[in-house]
Amino acid sequence: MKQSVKLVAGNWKMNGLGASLGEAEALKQALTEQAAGCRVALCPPATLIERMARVLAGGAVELGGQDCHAEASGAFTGSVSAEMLTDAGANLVILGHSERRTGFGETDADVAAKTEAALAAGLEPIICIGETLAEREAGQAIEIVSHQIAGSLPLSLSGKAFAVAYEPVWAIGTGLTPTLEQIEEVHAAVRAAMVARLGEGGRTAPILYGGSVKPSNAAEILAVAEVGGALVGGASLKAADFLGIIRAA
Ligand SMILES: O=C(CO)COP(=O)(O)O
Repeated sequence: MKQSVKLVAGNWKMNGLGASLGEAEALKQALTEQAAGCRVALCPPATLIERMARVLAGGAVELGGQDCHAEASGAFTGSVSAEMLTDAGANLVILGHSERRTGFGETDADVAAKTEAALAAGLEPIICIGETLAEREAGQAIEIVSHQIAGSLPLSLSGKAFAVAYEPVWAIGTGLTPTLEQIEEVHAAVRAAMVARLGEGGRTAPILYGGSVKPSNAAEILAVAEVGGALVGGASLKAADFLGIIRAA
């Protein structure tokens, strides 16, 4: 199927201080001199969003959060709401990353509730799914991601702008990636699960691939059927590396 414009998003995770704004500025500058053929976003720690919004103003780079609370406000010490991300200048938010599912016990139901909150705040959610190594070795990858899609995507997503990111847990930060055939197989299954869940509303949202994407493997991964972009961790921290991936898209 012919895909629409791809989305390449950088997830800085818990990396980056004020000094890193220079990387955002370099990215903006490079994409001003030579436009990207894809959408480009950076998802820094929440503390940097507002400053980064100022740095990126007037350019082509979009901004996202890495998580939000399911409630709009209240007594939730340490949390950030979707509306706060919008207020700070974000238009996207990553939800259900495996590091939050594993480290913070987030369930599919939590991710669905956060997605509702993101939509209510006008954010475009990037909903992450993916199997562990044990699940892949047990031949359960397709079953796991299909189940995660059914549980993590609220029906209200239909007709809204959103993305899904397939990130095999064992490929994150390890330098390992699935074969292109494995990526194609899972992305096809994810698409089928999205359509089963949302009907026509599940047919067009991009399915990003994430997990050890680098300038050297980006072109072949991004050429796989149903790969609608990339969610990039480590290689998004340096503008030069991230640009290598953007150019491949
Ligand atoms: O978790 C990821 C992006 O959300 C992927 O991280 P790496 O690109 O560092 O493997």
